[in-house]
Amino acid sequence: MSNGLSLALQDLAARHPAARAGAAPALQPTTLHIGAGEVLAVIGPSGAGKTTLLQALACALPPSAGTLALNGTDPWRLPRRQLQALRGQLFLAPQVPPLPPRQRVVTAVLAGRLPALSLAASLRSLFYPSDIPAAHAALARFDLADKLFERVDRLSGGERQRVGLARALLSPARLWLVDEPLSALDPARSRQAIDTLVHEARARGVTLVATLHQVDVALAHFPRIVALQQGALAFDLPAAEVTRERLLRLYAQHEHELRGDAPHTAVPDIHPAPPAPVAMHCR
Ligand SMILES: Nc1ncnc2c1ncn2[C@@H]1O[C@H](COP(=O)(O)OP(=O)(O)OP(=O)(O)O)[C@@H](O)[C@H]1O
Repeated sequence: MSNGLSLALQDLAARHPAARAGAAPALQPTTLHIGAGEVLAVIGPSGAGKTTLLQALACALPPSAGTLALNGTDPWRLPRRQLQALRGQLFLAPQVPPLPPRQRVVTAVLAGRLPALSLAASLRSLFYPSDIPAAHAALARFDLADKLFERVDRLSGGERQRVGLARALLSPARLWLVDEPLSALDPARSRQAIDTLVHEARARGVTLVATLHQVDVALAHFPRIVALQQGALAFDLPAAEVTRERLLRLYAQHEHELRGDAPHTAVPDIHPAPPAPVAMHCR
């Protein structure tokens, strides 16, 4: 049996508290089921609602309509303390990890464990890193072992991003929600980071949902692809069924994102477009 959390969205919509009054919800009513231990990528052009979906799954943004269930339980109906306990089972890696500037990398990585520690142990670990070998091993998976005792504010953006991901390996969470983990990484580091996340999620039976701008990486590493467009579900398919035509429709008017004009975005082979070799199954 998987250790991961299952997710069920039923007509779930979400809007940001600061959104303009009368604006459409950033996430339109969406129905989606994600099994315990499933590994999937969320793609779609900029502004499509990928981060909003992740925030809704992380119980950071309450539904404006519809329902969310984590392992069959609606988190928003739980008493506050139980909601906090549930959040301890989730690991949300934002695009830019909020790492305190003067902190050492070892402390930042071990902070991934905090939800599993008592308050006293948490405070102790901030001053006396308790399991340096574990932090070293996690960093090594992201090729950062030599930065163990470096200060976080002396790292490059890409190194910081990888420190944020290394935290997941220390975390007790059963659901990893990773928002655009590759935005500051070069192609080789991107592949390594995704390989590590997917491999570790599978080995632990953790559910992994990652938003990705790099469509080629998503298709190569994730068995299931959920695509969003203008806040709504565009398709939800096995990676092998995501054709060029679907991608071109998804990224219509945003072709530069698909072609990789954005920094660090690899170029999926979509132009010129020969007939797709892959079978299409419409839903
Ligand atoms: N904090 C916020 N307050 C108000 N509106 C927001 C906020 N964050 C996002 N939005 C709006 O919600 C919509 C979806 O944004 P979201 O960040 O989820 O898209 P995305 O697909 O993750 O984009 P990107 O790929 O650029 O990160 C956009 O129209 C955006 O302007």
